[in-house]
Amino acid sequence: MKRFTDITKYQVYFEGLIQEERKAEMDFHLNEILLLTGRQREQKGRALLTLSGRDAGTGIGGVYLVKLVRGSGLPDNEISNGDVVIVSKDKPTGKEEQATVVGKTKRSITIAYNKVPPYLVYGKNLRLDLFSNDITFQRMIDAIKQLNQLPILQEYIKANIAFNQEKVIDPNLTIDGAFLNPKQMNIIQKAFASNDIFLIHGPPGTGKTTTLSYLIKSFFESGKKILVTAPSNTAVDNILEKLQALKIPSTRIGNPVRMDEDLLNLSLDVQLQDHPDYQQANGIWNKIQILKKEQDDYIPASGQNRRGLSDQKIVQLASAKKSYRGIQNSKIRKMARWIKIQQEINRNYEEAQALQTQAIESILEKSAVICSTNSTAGSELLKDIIFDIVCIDEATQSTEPEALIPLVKGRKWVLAGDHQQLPPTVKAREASSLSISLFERFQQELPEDRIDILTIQYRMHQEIMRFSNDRFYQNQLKAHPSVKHHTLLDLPGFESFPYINPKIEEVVKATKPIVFIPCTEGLEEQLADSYSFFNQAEIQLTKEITDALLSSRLFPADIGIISPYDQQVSRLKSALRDYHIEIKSIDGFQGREKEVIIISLVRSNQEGNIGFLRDYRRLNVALTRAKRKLVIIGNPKTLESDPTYKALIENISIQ
Ligand SMILES: Nc1ncnc2c1ncn2[C@@H]1O[C@H](COP(=O)(O)OP(=O)(O)OP(=O)(O)O)[C@@H](O)[C@H]1O
Repeated sequence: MKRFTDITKYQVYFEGLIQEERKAEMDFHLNEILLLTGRQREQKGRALLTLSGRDAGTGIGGVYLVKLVRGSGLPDNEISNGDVVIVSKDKPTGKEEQATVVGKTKRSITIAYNKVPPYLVYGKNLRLDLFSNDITFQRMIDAIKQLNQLPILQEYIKANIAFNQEKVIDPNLTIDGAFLNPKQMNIIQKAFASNDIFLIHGPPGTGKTTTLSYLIKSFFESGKKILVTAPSNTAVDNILEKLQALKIPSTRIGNPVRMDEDLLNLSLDVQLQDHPDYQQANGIWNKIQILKKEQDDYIPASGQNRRGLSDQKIVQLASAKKSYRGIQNSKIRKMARWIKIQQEINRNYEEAQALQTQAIESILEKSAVICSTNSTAGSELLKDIIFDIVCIDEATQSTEPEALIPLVKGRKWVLAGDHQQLPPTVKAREASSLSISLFERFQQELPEDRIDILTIQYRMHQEIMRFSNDRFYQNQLKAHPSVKHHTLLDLPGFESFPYINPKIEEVVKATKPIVFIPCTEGLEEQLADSYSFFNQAEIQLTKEITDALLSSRLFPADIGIISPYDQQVSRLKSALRDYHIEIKSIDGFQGREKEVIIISLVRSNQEGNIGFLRDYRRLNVALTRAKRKLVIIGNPKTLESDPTYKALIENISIQ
């Protein structure tokens, strides 16, 4: 980890890494554009097809605006304001002029060009491609700059721990913690008492998110304003669900399309619908639509029509019933009427905008707790809000500059995470040091009184936890008595039925909480246009084990199937199409749990090449999702070339 004594050097260093990552992101999109069809990329939310473009005038700073419309409406997509996009007629080459998204509606997207736009953008049947999710990069750079106003945070980044002071636990602090264990209570007390930073290290299933939510409750009850963030929408929803259960009034900001449906009532968008100012603004928007229709009966005062005449002059000529430079008076009058309506539209537009802003501000001002992803914390909506406390969950999955986006908005900070689980995703090889999170920097540099670890886990049978505990947590983890020996047999209705294949029957038998199933007959395969792998024999085996588990009366919702490879995940999904079982990548399963987890490891080759399975943090996440039974499928001959996998397989077979 690189250390800094000068914050300017820190800023320059991270800005450089962000630029590398930005470049890699563009390469990623270009690669995907080459690999996938337009339709496939549209399904991923990174392209929009069959658009028609038209001139939308100029915008702030003289940029050229183009509005791209699809009458039938745009599909769900991940393109947002501030993103860099390219427009093409067929498949883009990457050499197209880049534009920035400045506005989006259900049917249109408006983009801004710095130069005169290429002529083709005014045509039909256009394709728009996301080229870089630039907004997050810009927010990171802004956050790094804002560090200048936060001397305390600077000192911590420099590991200048002169700020270390004895903390006094508030004797009046009451925590509604009948549910919590003493360690969780103690962590809440310490984090509450901290003047600046506190880190909660939460190994799998130890109640990191639970503890954080009770801490937020204590802050809320003491009248503080709190920003709660996490790197992904799923992780934000995860903590929001807990805050809701604790009846802490919270507002979720972000795109409702990416939120959990059950939590939508907490979103800013839904809360706005009930706000009187917003309703009034909606009435005005409707009026604007009517005015626009009325305008269609007259002649637009466009550059070509007005021939250099000002609005004022056109109105004057109209009332004086005069023609001018060959423009007949009837035409001048129609333009004057058009201008009058336009002026009314503008007045209404401003009024509606002001009411809408007022409504948003009043909701955000009243909300004690605001939740968003790290990136959205940098949005305009929160521009003028300073929070007493910023809490980041899953902080070890955020790059350092990404974590700074929410942190610079607060004056006291709590970060929860586990550096032994998945690190932040970094695309550029040159920016690989971004994969060390700010949590890790603080964990290494801060005095001990700023960090504590949760050690009792409430998820796994003790045998499921054993390997991870030994490898990654120095055997500090303890299984709570309520889960230590729990098995499938304790689940109501479960009965391990005889199964046609005795080997599979042995697997399903509830007595063994963790089993490794060798699958040597299958070979890993790869499609020509993909970097991902799949293994047909493992898919077959997974299906058979799932059938056996279901015939033992386990519910589909109790089973999770995970694999490190996207190709395997999508093939498993189609092989088990009607099973209603959650099938995800390991990365997609971080933070989740199921009674039974089946892992398909896929790799099977003569060379003993295990690719990115070698990232043991990914293995750790995979191994720690199951509560009562973990089934691992893999080719031991390939896997055992790696000492950690070898130890894992041996460890399971002696249990
Ligand atoms: N003190 C407690 N008593 C009983 N159950 C608890 C306690 N604390 C947490 N739990 C339960 O343990 C499970 C895991 O909790 P939580 O999701 O907060 O853990 P986590 O550390 O965030 O997990 P992950 O490894 O997925 O990040 C949940 O079902 C939660 O209700």
